[in-house]
Amino acid sequence: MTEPVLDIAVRHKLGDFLLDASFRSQGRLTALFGASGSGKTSLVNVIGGLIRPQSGHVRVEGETLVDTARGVVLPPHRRRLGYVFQEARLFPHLTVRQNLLFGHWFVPRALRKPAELDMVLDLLGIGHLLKRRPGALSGGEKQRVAIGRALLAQPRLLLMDEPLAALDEARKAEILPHIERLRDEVGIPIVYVSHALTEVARLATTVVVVEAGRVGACGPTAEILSRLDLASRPGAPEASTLLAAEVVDFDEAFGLARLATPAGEFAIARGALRAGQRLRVRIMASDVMLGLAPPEGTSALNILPGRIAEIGERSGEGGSTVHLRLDCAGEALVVRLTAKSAANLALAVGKPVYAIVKSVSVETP
Ligand SMILES: Nc1ncnc2c1ncn2[C@@H]1O[C@H](COP(=O)(O)OP(=O)(O)OP(=O)(O)O)[C@@H](O)[C@H]1O
Repeated sequence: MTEPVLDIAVRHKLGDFLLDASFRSQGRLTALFGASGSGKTSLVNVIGGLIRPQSGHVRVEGETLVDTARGVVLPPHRRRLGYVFQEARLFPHLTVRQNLLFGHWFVPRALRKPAELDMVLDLLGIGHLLKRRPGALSGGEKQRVAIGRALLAQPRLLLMDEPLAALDEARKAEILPHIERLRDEVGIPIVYVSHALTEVARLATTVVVVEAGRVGACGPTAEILSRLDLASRPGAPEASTLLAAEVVDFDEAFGLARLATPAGEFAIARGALRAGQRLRVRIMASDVMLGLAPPEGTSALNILPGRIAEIGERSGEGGSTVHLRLDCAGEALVVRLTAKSAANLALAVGKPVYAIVKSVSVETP
């Protein structure tokens, strides 16, 4: 059996706060998701070595960084970890090239790979910035240089703590494809802290939900986002369906792309998509309507036949809402309705229904 990418079980008291977290992740990008103060940064600090846990272990791809039972606690500089924080923290007096190579100097000479710099420049699209100093870079460019610097230290794991939180939407959009390439093309696993669900939905392969110092749930992203039992818990992600999609064609006249997904086809109003492109789409549970028959004479373009697979507990104020999971062509689609609507339609497990999704509600995170 292959070792998990991350194997963590730690207990540590910080004042009144108890971090008591354990999870294993097989993911290339493991997102730590949770409310402010839930313990995400504390967990990153335990992995990074800034917090020495009172008990527990931290293993990365089978390598032990911490095992208190065996008296093993590697100091931070021996852990070979790369860090990217909310602010880029570049050296202002050094050029981009010097900032990038700063990390490289700490790699033992025998392990340095000469082609690494070219790979990093290409991956992050920063080759044209080498001579500039950080003062002449945009926030997004600074952050890409910070990622490059961390990568050039050839870490065994990259820790990214809210790396996009300080950027505006345009800069975030510019940097996200680079993080996707990093996830898919470089063999370095990533721990990514975020409380932004769109980032998690787009980037994560595994999600760890952190709740008051504990791990509330851990699993593949689509599974965690669609779990009905999590949907009503405070601090847990709002229920949504995440689907792998491929663009079939693009209707120029109406600016509509047709997407094939395992749950069925969707038309979405999104420019700049080209046939063959692969992407993730997300549909919030509250953006889906249900009908007992295929509706006629509506504006909705996306109507998917399915069956009720699971009905969750009632939640919301006074138990006014209910989450349901449909089976659409073998794929799960989560829906949030008022309890009254569910009762009016006499919804029960196994009942055939039609899910209606407005094109403008299909998100491409
Ligand atoms: N040194 C400390 N002494 C006492 N309490 C601490 C200490 N460090 C952190 N805490 C508490 O531990 C809890 C978790 O903090 P942490 O920064 O890990 O949360 P977080 O999920 O990263 O939050 P945010 O998203 O706001 O950054 C908080 O309640 C915080 O006040």
